Amino acid sequence: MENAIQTTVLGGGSFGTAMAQVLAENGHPVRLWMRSAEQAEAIRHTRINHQYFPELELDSLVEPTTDMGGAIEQAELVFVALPSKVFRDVIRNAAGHFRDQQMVVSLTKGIERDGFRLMSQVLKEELPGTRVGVLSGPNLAGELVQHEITASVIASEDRELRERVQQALGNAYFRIYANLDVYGVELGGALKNIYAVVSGLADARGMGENTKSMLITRSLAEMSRFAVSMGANPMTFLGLAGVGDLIVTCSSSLSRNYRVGYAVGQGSTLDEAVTELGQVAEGVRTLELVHEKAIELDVYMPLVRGLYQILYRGASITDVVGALMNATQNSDVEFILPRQGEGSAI
Ligand SMILES: NC(=O)c1ccc[n+]([C@@H]2O[C@H](COP(=O)([O-])OP(=O)(O)OC[C@H]3O[C@@H](n4cnc5c(N)ncnc54)[C@H](O)[C@@H]3O)[C@@H](O)[C@H]2O)c1
Ligand SMILES: O=P(O)(O)OC[C@H](O)CO
Repeated sequence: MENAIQTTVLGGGSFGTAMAQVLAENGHPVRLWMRSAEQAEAIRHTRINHQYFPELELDSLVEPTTDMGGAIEQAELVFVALPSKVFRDVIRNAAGHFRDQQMVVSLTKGIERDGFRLMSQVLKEELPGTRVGVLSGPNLAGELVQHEITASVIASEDRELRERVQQALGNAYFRIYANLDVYGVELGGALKNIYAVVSGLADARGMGENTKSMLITRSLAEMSRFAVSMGANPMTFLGLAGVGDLIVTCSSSLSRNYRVGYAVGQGSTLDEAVTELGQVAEGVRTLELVHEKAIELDVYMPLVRGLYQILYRGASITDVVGALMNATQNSDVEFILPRQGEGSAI
């Protein structure tokens, strides 16, 4: 195709495969890098990634590979779809293959344990000289590959990168908006996973529609309040990468975070729920990190605290819900009012 962009996706899991398919359907050659030679070989022969999308025939422009050096060196645009837990190690091992000014976009919605870093910060540290962006929005992989109409946000300080990503990914079912708030877009994507676990848990206990509305609304307030305390722009949380992604992840059983919450709500232990899932649910780890950070910064996060008590301290769901509904702290104001001389708080 004229104007085809050479692309690479690092990570052959659910989202890496879905994004590779979108790029290929748009006419761009994609090298889909994965660590398992067996999996790459199977995909090459069957055109199917059996582990993640047994019903999806991959476009002929998707080339599965285990040759990371070749995949990176030939690409104009590199997307990274790896769990946050392994993100830095994989990128560090591959660093020698990247070139100056190459465009690298994180698709990962998580936080690094050491130093509470987001993935764009990891990319900037490990790959100095490259141009970095993050893509985030209401993008369940299972719906994307079905061409269900949706949108996402590419955030980067680099205008050419934003435009290239819009060209590469945009199509009749996927609209890509640009944003300059890299930190806010990325933080929104990571935080909403926590509330998806809460929502799944509540659904398993038979929550009503009023309850769901309350939960999502208070989740948005809580994550925005945390983001403001971290220096992010609260307006970003009213967009696709904030409330947009929060709504879908809290509402759909296609969300892995929601599914972990649902399983715990039905009586599984956290370990059982995560093992049964067999894919990454970033919210489980993010919860621990945000819980710790909220204490350090003295940010009021009752939902994070309640979920942490249930998942990591063995508290009963009934007791936590009772405590949340009877809490006196801030219970008389919907919005936490800024103190004299401070910026807005939600
Ligand atoms: N699935 C979605 O709908 C979706 C949508 C948007 C963003 N994301 C984000 O994308 C990221 C990846 O999610 P996913 O859905 O692809 O997860 P997944 O669990 O489906 O796949 C993760 C992939 O990473 C691979 N992997 C794990 N450790 C590795 C290592 N050390 N080296 C190389 N490969 C390794 C696994 O083999 C697997 O193929 C997450 O941060 C997630 O939040 C997912
Ligand atoms: O399946 P989850 O819970 O990781 O969510 C997937 C995406 O982040 C939804 O936008």
